[in-house]
Amino acid sequence: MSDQRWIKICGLSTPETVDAAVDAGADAVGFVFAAGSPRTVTADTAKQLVERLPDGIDAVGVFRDQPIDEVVGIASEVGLTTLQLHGGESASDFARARDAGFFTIRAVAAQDYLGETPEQRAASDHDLLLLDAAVPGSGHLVDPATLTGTVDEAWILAGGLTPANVADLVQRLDPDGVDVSSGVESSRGVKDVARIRAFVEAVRSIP
Ligand SMILES: O=C(O)c1ccccc1N[C@@H]1O[C@H](COP(=O)(O)O)[C@@H](O)[C@H]1O
Repeated sequence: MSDQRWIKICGLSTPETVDAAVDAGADAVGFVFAAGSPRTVTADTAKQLVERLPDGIDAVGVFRDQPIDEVVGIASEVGLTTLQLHGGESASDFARARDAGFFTIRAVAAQDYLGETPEQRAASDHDLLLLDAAVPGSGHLVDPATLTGTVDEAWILAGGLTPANVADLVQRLDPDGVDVSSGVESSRGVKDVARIRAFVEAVRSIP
């Protein structure tokens, strides 16, 4: 991760929106493989989109409760660099993903994370933590008051971020990065190029 805050635009499914995210200055783009999302893409589609990415842009796959061997297989086929795991993945699942050469993000609802003991937190063998609302991809905001001063590892803020609220939340919570999906859409599951640009600009304008 660079000195700048890491920005991920998630739930992309078209060449135009991938290009817009990269051109705007995002560090990472996300492709949803979790079932039941309006943003789910096939491995074939994601592979074509990953092939457009310049060097240095993280290609993140978003998975939830899929067998880790299946996740690693899809990730290898598509050319992903990073696995964002949203389910009840175990420490050994994270270790398997890391051993296969992937950077790993443990995505967890903030309210669940706050209820964990230090031992439970330490048991997970991830590279980066992502704190999200209770329902990922829902556009719901995490209550910022619950997060103030509670995270002592590198972490990403997600859940309900928009071009209008991201600068204020980042300044209050000081995460190492941000992740957005619903907040850069014109309707559920449909990304909006102008909103993608506005989101990246809002983060980059933070002193
Ligand atoms: O985007 C989805 O549909 C999704 C489905 C299953 C797991 C994670 C999903 N997205 C993640 O949700 C947050 C952002 O949500 P939002 O900005 O509130 O819409 C982010 O971590 C996405 O990667």
